[in-house]
Amino acid sequence: MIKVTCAIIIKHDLILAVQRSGKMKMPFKWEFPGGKVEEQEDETLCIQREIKEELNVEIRILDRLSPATHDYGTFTIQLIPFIATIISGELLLQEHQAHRWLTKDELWDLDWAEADVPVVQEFLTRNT
Ligand SMILES: Nc1nc2c([nH]c(=O)n2[C@H]2C[C@H](O)[C@@H](COP(=O)(O)OP(=O)(O)OP(=O)(O)O)O2)c(=O)[nH]1
Repeated sequence: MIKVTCAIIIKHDLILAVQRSGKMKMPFKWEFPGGKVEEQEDETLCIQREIKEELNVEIRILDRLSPATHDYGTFTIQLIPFIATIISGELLLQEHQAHRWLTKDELWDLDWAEADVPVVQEFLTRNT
């Protein structure tokens, strides 16, 4: 199983979502930024590293949601979600093709990667 961290980044009442590019696995799906946990790597250090690499910003972790396991058929991931805010840097997408800052009501408008569906659900349950 592949462990993947992701960050639900909040600015005021808006939530950041990023769209995978046409060249990536699961092209054009929306997800929370993040990536694979390296061997022996601490999960909170992983999410901070991945966000710096993908978005060029530093984050502060505020909270953690329940890990969500999803079987994509050819591989299974455990998605480990954090809630975070940006503390410094200017947002510059390094890998993704688009980003959106969404209200809670708009979250279901996106075509999410399947593993993210329970994460979005839990986030909304806790925040409505
Ligand atoms: N970062 C991130 N990845 C997610 C989410 N939901 C989800 O299914 N994934 C999947 C996509 C990838 O298969 C994997 C994360 O891998 P990655 O971001 O480090 O690398 P990648 O897309 O380049 O994948 P790969 O081609 O190297 O296998 O987890 C999510 O919300 N955030």
